[in-house]
Amino acid sequence: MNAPVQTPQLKAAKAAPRTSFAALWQPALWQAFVKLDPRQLQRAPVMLVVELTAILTTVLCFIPNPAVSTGLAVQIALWLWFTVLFANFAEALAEGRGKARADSLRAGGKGLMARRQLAAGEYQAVAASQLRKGDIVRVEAGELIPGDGEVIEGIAAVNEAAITGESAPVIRESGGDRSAVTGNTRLVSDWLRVRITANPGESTLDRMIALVEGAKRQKTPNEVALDILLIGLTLIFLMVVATLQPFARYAGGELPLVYLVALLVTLIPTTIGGLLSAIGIAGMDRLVRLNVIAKSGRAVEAAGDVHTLLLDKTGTITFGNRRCTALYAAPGVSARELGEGALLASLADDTAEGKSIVDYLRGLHPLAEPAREAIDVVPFSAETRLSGANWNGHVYRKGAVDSLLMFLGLGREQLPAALAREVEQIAQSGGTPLLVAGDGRLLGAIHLKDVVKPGIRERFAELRKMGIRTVMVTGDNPLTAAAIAAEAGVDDVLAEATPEKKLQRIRSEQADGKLVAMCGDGANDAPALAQADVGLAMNDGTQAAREAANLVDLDSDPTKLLDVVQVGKELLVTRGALTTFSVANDVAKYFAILPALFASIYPQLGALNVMQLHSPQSAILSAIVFNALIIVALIPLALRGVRVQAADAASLLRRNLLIYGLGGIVAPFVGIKLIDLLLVAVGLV
Ligand SMILES: Nc1ncnc2c1ncn2[C@@H]1O[C@H](COP(=O)(O)OP(=O)(O)OP(=O)(O)O)[C@@H](O)[C@H]1O
Ligand SMILES: [K+]
Ligand SMILES: [Mg+2]
Repeated sequence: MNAPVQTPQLKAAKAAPRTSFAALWQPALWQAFVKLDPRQLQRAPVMLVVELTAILTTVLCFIPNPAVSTGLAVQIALWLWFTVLFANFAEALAEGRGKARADSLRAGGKGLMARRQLAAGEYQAVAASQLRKGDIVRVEAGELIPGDGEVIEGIAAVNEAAITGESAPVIRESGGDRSAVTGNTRLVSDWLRVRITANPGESTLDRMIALVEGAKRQKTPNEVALDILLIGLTLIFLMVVATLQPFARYAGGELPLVYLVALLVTLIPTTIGGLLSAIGIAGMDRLVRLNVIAKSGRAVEAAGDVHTLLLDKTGTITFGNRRCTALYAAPGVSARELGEGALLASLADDTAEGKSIVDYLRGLHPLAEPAREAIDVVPFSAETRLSGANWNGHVYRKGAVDSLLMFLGLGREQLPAALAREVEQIAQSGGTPLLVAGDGRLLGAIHLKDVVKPGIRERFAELRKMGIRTVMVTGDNPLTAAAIAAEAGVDDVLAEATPEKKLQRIRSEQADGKLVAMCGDGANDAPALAQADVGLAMNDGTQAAREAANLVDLDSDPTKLLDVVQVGKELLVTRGALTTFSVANDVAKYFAILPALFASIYPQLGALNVMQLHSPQSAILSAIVFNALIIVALIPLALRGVRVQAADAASLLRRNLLIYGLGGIVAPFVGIKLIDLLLVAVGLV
């Protein structure tokens, strides 16, 4: 994995083009009417209530009532319908942005063919849509990879532009951490044998399509909770409105049913009830434009609330192509002996580290290399931190300092002083020291060098301002870890971490009630990715990691996690801000309209009638018009999201309560008064 840190500009340039409003509004308008179907509307319970009142008011228009002019009743009915249509329009607009992307993705996957391996080792042409988990396919240069899978043989360059928008080819190969391939991407060189890992309908492509098409979206637990709150408020206001009539009758007056129905709609939380779905869809759309696939909306929301961020050192904080730069022989060992030992311990090691050691040694001087087949490989494991080979009766191993000493049955103090000094210097410079052994004898040390990605320090500083702690987890030794941690500016380090230790760290943070995000690519990261509340896997990593995580970054850029946190925060803040605004707004409307409505029944209320609305009729109509228009006014904010600057949750909350709470209280007084003046001026009331 060799993903550069992306600047925001670079990312914006790469992101899928945003469909223009001009192309979106017409289909969205049509969809707004289609969505009037109560079966669709039941997903937004508050709007279903508004639709029912609109139907009721429409019926009332045909029943003569001396207290209400038909003209007024018709206007109220119309504005109630507009209220529902505006909310539907908001949702349709949010969905529309993703639909265009989904269509082009789907078109790309059409008619795709695959060369499936038969039992006998021959190949048979089948439609890609027929491939199932476990099928083996062969892909040649120029062809599209027919499905998600894992490379089991070969090495090739792949152009993933269809999925990621990035046209620079990437290398995919068997073994190691770059073995996963994505369906619908094009092989530009060589050939690959791929084991398919997704059944029809479960691929990355399918997931992206489902994600950008909001309609099939599942509500997150947060959204369900908010829905319940909104239904509760609706019931409360229903009771408030129902009890108004007895008060009116007591004073010998009567409030027409149309007024009561209209009043109810202005009081219930229609603003957030109408925009809730659009906010969620727009949030997911922002994520898709970042080239991140979420398996659930829940992961995105969790990202907005994350407290601790666990980051892998190699490949996440550093570039990850640890290169061998030097070898140091142990006292009494010749350079040649060390070179041979290191070569044999690395020839069949498929990791980036192993390959770089072989490259380095070949560059020094030509060495006799046994055939790979003759070598009995001992693959690297994060558990043992060792790798190597058995060959011709000899045993060669290399690995982390402590692990190799343990393998040799030596204590740390038995490491020769000269070698101990080299090892310490390598680690202090931020490099990874490996020891090499042959036939039970310590041969020397290897210096693996890695480079901290530029700009990462600044990104961690941003996170700190948001109140997020960064923890670097690494299988490396504490000295190397400390050196890199200091350079990158993380808050905490966990060195010599095995997969279990990573998992434990996540569990203990979670036990303290904190949400944890984790980012990784290796098979050894999979358990931790699954345990974390937010697990971001690199698309070019292993299939195991992609399956365990709840988010996949198609650009394989680990620092993308920071953007995901930003999107999550924006989603939560937008929803919170509009909920605050909506509720404040509705409560304020009660005080804005009621005095006007009761002015003729209880003249004493005149003192409260600060707004001096023209008449009860104009008060009720102005309120319902304001109530509908405020949804339209807030559509851009719901779709764009509230901008969140780097700040901790508490100060964000304070700021938003101030803006949206106060704004919500003031807006109806100003808005309703203006509409009242306008309605009177044009003679509609
Ligand atoms: N190919 C290899 N052969 C032998 N030892 C290795 C090899 N690659 C890494 N090591 C050693 O094993 C340690 C753990 O490596 P691993 O890749 O599992 O770390 P990690 O947990 O992924 O974290 P990070 O990648 O940040 O080091 C390394 O620090 C190094 O000492
Ligand atoms: K309302
Ligand atoms: Mg690693």
